[in-house]
Amino acid sequence: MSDRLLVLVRHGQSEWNLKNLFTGWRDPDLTPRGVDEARKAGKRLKAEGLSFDVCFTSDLKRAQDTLDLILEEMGEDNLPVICDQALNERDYGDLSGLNKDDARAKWGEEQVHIWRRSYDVPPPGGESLKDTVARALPYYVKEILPRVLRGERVLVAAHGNSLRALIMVLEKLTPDGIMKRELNTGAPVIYRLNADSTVESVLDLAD
Ligand SMILES: O=C(O)[C@@H](CO)OP(=O)(O)O
Repeated sequence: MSDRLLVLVRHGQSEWNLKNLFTGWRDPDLTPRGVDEARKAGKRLKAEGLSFDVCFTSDLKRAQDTLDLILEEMGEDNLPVICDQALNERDYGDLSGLNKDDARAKWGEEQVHIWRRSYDVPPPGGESLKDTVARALPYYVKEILPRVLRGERVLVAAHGNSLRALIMVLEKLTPDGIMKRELNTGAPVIYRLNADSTVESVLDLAD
């Protein structure tokens, strides 16, 4: 197995996940369940025998707090942590703060699914997944990947759609393939990369 370790983890449940609201760049806290999910992720990573050299997260509290809780659980709370907006959730634009069921009642199930999961249709005033790839991927290539290739063990705590953007590229998924790829809150995905930056193995710790 290669030493080129990259672990991606979506934040634990947030207050707005619980309330079923479009969140995007808004900044709600974790719920008590979200805190438990983050701690559980830390325990699972430790049980896998993993440890890290450097961590990346977004500008948003739910991801940063998830990372802190994971590191605390692993006894690794002194690691360098790099926060960057490039890893923020996809911007939901005018949908931010709206209830997802209310949106389905107003615009229809199919339209809301297209906004939530299509590759290149942005929600009104927001980012498509393609737009999210366009800002998250250059950051990954410039800041994260070189460290993984140098043998630094990297943990990234971010968001459903900013991580789906990276996973689409890592797993070479088509626009159709990425529509079906969901990430559970607090569930780590463990990648080992080849020297040419392709994926050697993937282990999804989703329940
Ligand atoms: O609201 C959001 O920002 C995201 C993640 O919770 O939702 P969705 O699953 O609709 O992409």
